[in-house]
Amino acid sequence: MTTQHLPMPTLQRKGGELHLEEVALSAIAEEFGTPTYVYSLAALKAAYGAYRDALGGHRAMVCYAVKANSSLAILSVFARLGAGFDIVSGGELARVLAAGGDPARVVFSGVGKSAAEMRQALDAGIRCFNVESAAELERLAAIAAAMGKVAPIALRVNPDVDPKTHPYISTGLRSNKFGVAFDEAAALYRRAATLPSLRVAGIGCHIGSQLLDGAPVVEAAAKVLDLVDRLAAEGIALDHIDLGGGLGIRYRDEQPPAVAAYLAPLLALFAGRGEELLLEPGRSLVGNAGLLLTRVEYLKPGAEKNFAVVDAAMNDLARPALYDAWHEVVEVGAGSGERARYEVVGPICESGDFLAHDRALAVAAGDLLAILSAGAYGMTMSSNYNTRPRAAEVLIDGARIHLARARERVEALYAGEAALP
Ligand SMILES: Cc1ncc(COP(=O)(O)O)c(C=O)c1O
Ligand SMILES: N[C@@H](CCCC[NH3+])C(=O)O
Repeated sequence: MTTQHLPMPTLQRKGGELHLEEVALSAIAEEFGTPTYVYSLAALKAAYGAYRDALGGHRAMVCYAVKANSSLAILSVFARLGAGFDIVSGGELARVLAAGGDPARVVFSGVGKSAAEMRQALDAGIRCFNVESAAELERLAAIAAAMGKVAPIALRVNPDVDPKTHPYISTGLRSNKFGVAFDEAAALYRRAATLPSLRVAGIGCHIGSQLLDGAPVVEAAAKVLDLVDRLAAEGIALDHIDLGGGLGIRYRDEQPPAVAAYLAPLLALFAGRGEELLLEPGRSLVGNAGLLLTRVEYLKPGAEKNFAVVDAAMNDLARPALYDAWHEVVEVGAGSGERARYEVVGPICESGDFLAHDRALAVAAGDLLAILSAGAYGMTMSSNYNTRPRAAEVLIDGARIHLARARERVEALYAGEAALP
């Protein structure tokens, strides 16, 4: 049996078999096949509860970052818990609404909002547009004016602090494409305040993802609060301050701060202030609530490396190929065969198609493996590469299994397309 750590709070081994909450993962594979994403309702609730508890009586809203996982089942869980949502596209807005989310609790981030997306969001009546450039501000003002509406806005400022994370997921440096340059924000607020189709509502920042140290966020928040005070002195009063998402999770041996410890210095900065605090966590709400269940198709011993070829691939979980990210891989059963070191790879025709390198596993063909901590940026970054159907998704609630998304049918892979007549 494996001795690996299980970073997921509701995953446990019972009688040699891996269970998420009360459900044996083998039963899920039996019923729904593999590869399948499996999520735990209890873990989702606990992660959201940690934010709510830490925020206590503060005037605050947790806007779940939909990009981390946009499964309707998960969105509906957060909607029922009273969460807001941070979206980055019209597609995400449509999914939030389809899941019963409240548009008045939606903030819209992103550097490239299209005119159509702005109209869609204005029609829905979202809480705020997080505007990322002067050009976007002008476009939004013109569209809102043409629709006879007033668009609530926050400027997403770029505080130029180093979040000390993977360069692909760092967003708050001057060299990144995100946000309005800090020095230009005040002038842009002045401009926004003159436009009758805009209502200046707040300010936002988001410095990066998988942050394991809260200090850069505190540094960014202090800069933002200073700007807020300078704007107030000019008569531009803001009602909310959005500090984005970014809190990291444990994949392997990382030690991210607990939510309460991460938020404590931020809440201290807010002491005695009236603005509402908005947060946009993604990964820390869903990452360790989900795993990817896969089956070993073949073992392929080699001269230099042994390969375990599984039925999940980089199209299902891109993070290892894209960021060289580590996800724990564990046997679902008690383990069979000789323990050996394996490259865990998928069927895709690319050498970059790996899920894990050099892992000690006791497996035989036909065995199930669980790729852990895959609830965030797993399914949402999946693709149909190699014309592979997308994985199924199930949500576990105690002993109950809810099919959140059926495995994509092969016919869906060409529906809506036309060959030449
Ligand atoms: C604007 C914005 N908000 C929130 C998030 C969510 O980040 P995380 O999943 O790291 O909490 C992101 C992604 O990093 C983002 O770009
Ligand atoms: N996709 C990244 C996170 C990106 C955060 C988006 N702002 C990951 O899987 O770690």
